[in-house]
Amino acid sequence: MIEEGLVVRTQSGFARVDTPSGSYTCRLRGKLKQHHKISDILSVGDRVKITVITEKEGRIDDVSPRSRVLSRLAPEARGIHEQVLVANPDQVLLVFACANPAPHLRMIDRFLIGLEKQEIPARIVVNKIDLVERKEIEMIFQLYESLDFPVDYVSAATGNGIPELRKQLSNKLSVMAGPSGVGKTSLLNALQPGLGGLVKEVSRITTKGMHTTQVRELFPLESGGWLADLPGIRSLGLWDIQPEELDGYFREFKGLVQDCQFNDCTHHNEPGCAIRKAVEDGRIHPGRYDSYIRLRFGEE
Ligand SMILES: Nc1nc2c(ncn2[C@@H]2O[C@H](COP(=O)(O)OP(=O)(O)OP(=O)(O)O)[C@@H](O)[C@H]2O)c(=O)[nH]1
Ligand SMILES: [Zn+2]
Repeated sequence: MIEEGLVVRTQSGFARVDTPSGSYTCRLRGKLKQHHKISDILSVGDRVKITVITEKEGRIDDVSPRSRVLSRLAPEARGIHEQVLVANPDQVLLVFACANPAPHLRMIDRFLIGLEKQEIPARIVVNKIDLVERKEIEMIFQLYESLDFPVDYVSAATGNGIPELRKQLSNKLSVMAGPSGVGKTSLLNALQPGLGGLVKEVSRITTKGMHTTQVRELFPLESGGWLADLPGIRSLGLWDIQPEELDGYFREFKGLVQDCQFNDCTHHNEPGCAIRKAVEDGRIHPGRYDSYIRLRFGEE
């Protein structure tokens, strides 16, 4: 019997595939494996065709083309390697807190740039809104709303904003990322009781050490859809972005760079720079310009 399904878990050469008729533990068909490492062609989020072998086992015959991938550059023995984390994600939730820890705007920008490059829609989720005046929080984050990034204001502690966020996850494959301590686990539990613990357990296995098993998993949402968690947030910053292409991933720079006097303007010290002029005129936020300069010239 042939079935179509979704890869919901990968672990040491095996994949769990959910299909309308059930869930199967699968290996890749030999022919597919010949040319690649399994991790290069198969990831959670992949749509696959399988042949059902037993009630619990199957064989993956075919992997569908991906709409997009969330990947990162991972150091390996033979050099840097692009590692697919999630195939076909609909969106990435960047979770930050409005206090404890205070939001790190440059980190937000760094993630947004990477996602822009990979053409993955981003949502910014601002947690712990119970700790700060709403006006103060919006002053910081309305910048991102003005750039057309959706921003969700929530409190895992009080439940404020949680039903709205739940709606945004429904029937989508969402990936959650964010620095330590912002309340991801609490947020997942608020969205769906028990979910935080499940996610934490899998990421604990994966980030325990260099040589432990890499487990990737999609967690089903009761409202329909799936959620994946990104372990090792720091390495996610490693995207293959050339300095010259960086300005192309700042949305608000896009329509302006062609007005710079020099074609290869770095928007730093050059005369006739349209970007610096826009910063002076208030059309580009100074914080975003600062992020650009730091990313471009590698200062921390
Ligand atoms: N005031 C307030 N505190 C919160 C909220 N959400 C989480 N916290 C607290 O923030 C701390 C961190 O929450 P966690 O859910 O463990 O955060 P995490 O992002 O999973 O953290 P890591 O395990 O370090 O990745 C805990 O003390 C939570 O009680 C919130 O909405 N408001
Ligand atoms: Zn310029």
